[in-house]
Amino acid sequence: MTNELIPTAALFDMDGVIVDNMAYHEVAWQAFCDAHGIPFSRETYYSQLNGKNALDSFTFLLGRTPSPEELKTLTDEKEELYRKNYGPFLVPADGLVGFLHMLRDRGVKTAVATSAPIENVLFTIDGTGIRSLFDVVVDASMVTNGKPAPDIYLKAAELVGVQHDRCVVFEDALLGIQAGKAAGMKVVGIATSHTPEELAPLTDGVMHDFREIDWEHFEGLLA
Ligand SMILES: O=P(O)(O)OC[C@H]1O[C@@H](O)[C@H](O)[C@@H](O)[C@@H]1O
Repeated sequence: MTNELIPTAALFDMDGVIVDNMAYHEVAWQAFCDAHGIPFSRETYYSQLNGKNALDSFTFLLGRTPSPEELKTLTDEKEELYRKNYGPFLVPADGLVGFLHMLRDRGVKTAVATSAPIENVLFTIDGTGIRSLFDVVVDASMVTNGKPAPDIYLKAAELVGVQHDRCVVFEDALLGIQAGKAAGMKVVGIATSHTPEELAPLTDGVMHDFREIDWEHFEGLLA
């Protein structure tokens, strides 16, 4: 049983968790890289890029660190392409809204912790109409070290006022799972970017979406 007196939190990655959108990011990255003559493959994306913030992503792809101005221009170009493509299909992940209501009814703090830029956070969280279901939203600009560093999950825990060992992270990306684990948190893998078989050895549980979790399951993760 979860001790109701000890604060507890659920920390959600955004892309691939709150929304099932990774195919649209992949297509946007491919188009961006094709236009710029940068080699890109889905294998590289899912193993090395997915979960990285924009600075780390472009540093990886360019093989050098872009200036702040160049980073802004490149990020806008790629993310505008993504938002244009995904906009017509934007919906919360299956079961998410009901799960968030249940957590909040039980007094569990809820936060988003995403490597995405603020424009994508506004697009996703406000576009799906679910901002009021989160106590805190942490975006890439609020920490120095991006995933796989633990910083963003530790920042989310600090802002909701919950100890790291009372937090459950929901993540789809390998680098994000590493970040949650490095923060000393329980991590549930969401099988959007990777198969359940790939995620199982790295996580404390795997599911396809939030229709597969109830209160007993959530409580059990912290037992
Ligand atoms: O931390 P999150 O929410 O998974 O966001 C990371 C994603 O942010 C997006 O902006 C990038 O284009 C993706 O490539 C990246 O995976």
